[in-house]
Amino acid sequence: MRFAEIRTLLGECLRHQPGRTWLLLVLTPLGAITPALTALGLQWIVDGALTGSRPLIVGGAICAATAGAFVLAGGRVIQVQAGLVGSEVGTVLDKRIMRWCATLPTTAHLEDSESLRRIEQIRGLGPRTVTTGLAGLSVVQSGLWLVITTILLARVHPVLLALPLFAVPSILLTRTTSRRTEAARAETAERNRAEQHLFAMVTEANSAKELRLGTSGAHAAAIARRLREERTAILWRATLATAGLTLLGSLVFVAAFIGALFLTVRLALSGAVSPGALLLVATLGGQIRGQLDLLTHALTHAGRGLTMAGHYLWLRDLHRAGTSGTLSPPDRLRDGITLSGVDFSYGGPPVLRGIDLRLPAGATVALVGDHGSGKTTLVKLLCGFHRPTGGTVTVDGTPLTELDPAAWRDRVTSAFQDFSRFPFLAREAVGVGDLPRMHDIARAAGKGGAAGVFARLPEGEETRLGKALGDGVELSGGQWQKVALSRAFMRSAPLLAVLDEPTAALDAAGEYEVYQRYAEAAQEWQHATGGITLLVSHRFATIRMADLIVVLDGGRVVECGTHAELIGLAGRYARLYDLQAAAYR
Ligand SMILES: Nc1ncnc2c1ncn2[C@@H]1O[C@H](COP(=O)(O)OP(=O)(O)OP(=O)(O)O)[C@@H](O)[C@H]1O
Repeated sequence: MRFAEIRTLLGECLRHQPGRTWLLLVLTPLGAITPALTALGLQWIVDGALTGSRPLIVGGAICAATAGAFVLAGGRVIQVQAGLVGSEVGTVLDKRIMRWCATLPTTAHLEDSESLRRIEQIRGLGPRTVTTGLAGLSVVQSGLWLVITTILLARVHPVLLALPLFAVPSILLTRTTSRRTEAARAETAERNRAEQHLFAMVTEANSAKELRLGTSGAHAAAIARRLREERTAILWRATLATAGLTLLGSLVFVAAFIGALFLTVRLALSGAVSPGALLLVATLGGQIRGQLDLLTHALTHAGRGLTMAGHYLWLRDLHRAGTSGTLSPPDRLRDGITLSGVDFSYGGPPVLRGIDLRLPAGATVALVGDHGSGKTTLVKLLCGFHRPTGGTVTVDGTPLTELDPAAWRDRVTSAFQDFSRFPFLAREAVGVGDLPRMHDIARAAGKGGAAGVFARLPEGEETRLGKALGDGVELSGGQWQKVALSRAFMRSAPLLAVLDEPTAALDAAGEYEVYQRYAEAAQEWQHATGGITLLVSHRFATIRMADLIVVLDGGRVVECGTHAELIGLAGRYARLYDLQAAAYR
């Protein structure tokens, strides 16, 4: 039993929709009485008619009518109220899921397929989580109905007590099929996500050029087709297995029902029971099949809802665990950031191995290395997006894991090579770099180059960018990059400023300008906070300006020093530098 999930869902419903939830808690069990009331009513009417007893006829009619009225009105009320509770409470859950996903201190959950699978199963599905979870009430209803039915049947003959027992195989098999269906869904989730991604790729403007000029469109379509075929085959196999098991369970019960009717007919013929009892057994027995369908359906639904609630709790726990650090970062760096024996892997082979490095307060540090040598990964660890799998990162001696992640992120500014193209108003696309200082974007836009972009927009900084949230103005790659760089200038007193190849889309003059501005900003940060500026670049004209150059190879630090020291070493850095210098000669 998933008590934690049930408690969470019920608790949220009672907290946010108490009236409706209590109504459901009362009405749903009442629904369990109605089928039995109908059967009992019919028995009394028949027996009353045969014996000429008016009270029996009237009592039976009242029972049947009351049950009918409840089925007509109560069922509808339950359905509507459950929908409303699902929608209201589900919206609350959705907001939390979005907030937790956006504020999780690390981004590891977005780069791990198991976590992505879980998130996909609840993303935007809060209402469905609640309504399917509420199907648990229908399980209670059907269970109660089964108890009442058993008692009524036992009154006809004790042997009939066993009739509902023949439903047990069906229920057990349904649980198996429910698990089988869930497993098939889980198995296909990854393929589904990949297919959606390919679909988005083919239909989005960004990738349209490459898709049309090359053969990647056909390739993407072929992969999507293969994924769809594999997904369909897995789901089809699960559906067939489910149908077969369900049929088997039903056959067991149908055989028992025929036996029960045969027994009751014999009892009625011998006068041991009234003819109305035959109607009662026929009605209740006939309903057992339908009620079992409802029960199995409710079990499947509730199981799915509770699985989704389980994912919700997993995300909540992940969020809670991630926010364990509580210390505030220092106002000013005195010593710097130190990495001791840092290892990291994304789940596969190690990507960083035994990194020992000291980034002194106030320094401009350049990370150099071949593609895939681990530069961006190291940056992600310093930003706190991932945690090392071994070793520690300390900030002025305090482990990064002990700092409040949100407070640390507030003191980090970054511009990445894969920067985001936020489809907001132009001023917002810069201002979100530091929301509380949204009013003060002019300085950042000036430094990052966005001011020049804004000047050419039809409505200046009030222009909507991109097409995703409306009919905005599409920018060139370089213009988007200037907006991203300006966003990075929004923080006024960072302890760590990261520039991970953010100038790739700019021309040489543009890049020179940006680094000049960054150099000025780095000087300011150095004086104000002892902040460290970390550059990742392949351009040695930029790298050589750094106070400290760190050369990475295969996830290890192979050289470390100033430009002059590393050239003097005549090692890897010197070779790379010569290669690039020769290309410019
Ligand atoms: N999300 C991820 N999941 C698994 N492996 C990853 C992930 N991101 C990077 N890697 C792997 O980690 C290694 C280091 O990648 P990283 O992006 O840190 O290199 P880099 O030095 O910044 O490269 P580049 O100069 O091309 O940007 C690569 O082998 C890459 O395949």
